[in-house]
Amino acid sequence: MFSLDRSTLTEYLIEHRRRNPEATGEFNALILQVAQACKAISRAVAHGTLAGVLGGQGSTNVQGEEQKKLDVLADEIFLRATHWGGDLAGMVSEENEAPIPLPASDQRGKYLLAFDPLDGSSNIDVNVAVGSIFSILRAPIPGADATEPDFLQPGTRQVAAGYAIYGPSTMLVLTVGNGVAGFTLDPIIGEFYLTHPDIRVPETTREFAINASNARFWESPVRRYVDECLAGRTGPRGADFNMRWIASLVAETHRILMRGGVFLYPRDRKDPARPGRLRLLYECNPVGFIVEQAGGRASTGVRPVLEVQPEALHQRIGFVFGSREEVERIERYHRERRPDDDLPEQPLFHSRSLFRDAELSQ
Ligand SMILES: O=P(O)(O)OC[C@H]1O[C@](O)(COP(=O)(O)O)[C@@H](O)[C@@H]1O
Ligand SMILES: [Mg+2]
Ligand SMILES: [Mg+2]
Repeated sequence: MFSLDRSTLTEYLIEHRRRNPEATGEFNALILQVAQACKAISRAVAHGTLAGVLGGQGSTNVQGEEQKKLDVLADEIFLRATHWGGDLAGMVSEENEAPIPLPASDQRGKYLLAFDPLDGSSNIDVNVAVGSIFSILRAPIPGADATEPDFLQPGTRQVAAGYAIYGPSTMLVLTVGNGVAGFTLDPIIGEFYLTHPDIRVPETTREFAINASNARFWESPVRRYVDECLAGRTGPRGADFNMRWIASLVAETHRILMRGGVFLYPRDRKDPARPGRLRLLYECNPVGFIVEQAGGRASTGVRPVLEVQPEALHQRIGFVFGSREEVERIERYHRERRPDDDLPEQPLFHSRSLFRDAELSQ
């Protein structure tokens, strides 16, 4: 019915290829394989208990996090949908410590895929939106097996990034470096249709998202920003703010793309071994690329997240993104921070400690 009036994802990609006459079609094939994986995961998510896919797997992943059955299934689906196509030189997933070996017999392609097969896992069992996130880079040596250092490229080098959100409807949101487009899945026909051709993040907002249970670990610029929002109309911002926290990065990203807002999972003092909660390669970089392509801003709080040189596959980092004006304000608060604002009584975080020097430069 209505969907036949719209372009499909395949048609959108063919159009993209027309604008790049040197393209071989490998890139389009890879995106369509990823989209196929997202359709399969969407189906599993939608069937929930009926498909026996809810609940814990009884294992932990490389990050020491409890794996849900759907984490493991979604990882397997992503792998099967993409690894045999010959378009990849390597792939990295949240659920696997090292790059995933590609099948021995297959040729190697020119792209690298980094993905979070199921994001927002803590929401699966309570039937709240979850998603998948992916980032595509060029392999430094096309045609050969990629090794870990090959994936450690700043987000500015991404050639494409996207996410699927499994909510009341399933959507695929994609950037190939030319703006952001959103596709809605017709679950009966099994096709993604272009429903949101040019997504733009509104520049201003009165809505913020942060996990306030971490408030006691926040650094002073973040406390300042949140305090000012909470002070409302009579505070320094002169306006009332709304707050949201879904605990699903994909769902928060989607809300911000649709109606504006700002998201913070900042670097904090909860665990010095974990500078931030979210992972750079397959959470912050793809979301950052999408948000910037939609006219928003993505930052560590101090500098553009896409400019950070990754040091490890599963590296975590502070992440702030959304409506440009708010993110710039948070960056300004970081610049205005006085060196002794943050817990001088804790030596590890003192202004002259190694940790603190590293923090100020990031
Ligand atoms: O539980 P917290 O600390 O609020 O963290 C929520 C964050 O963790 C995540 O769920 C991490 O993703 P995974 O589910 O892929 O591990 C993000 O989606 C979300 O923003
Ligand atoms: Mg995640
Ligand atoms: Mg995940």
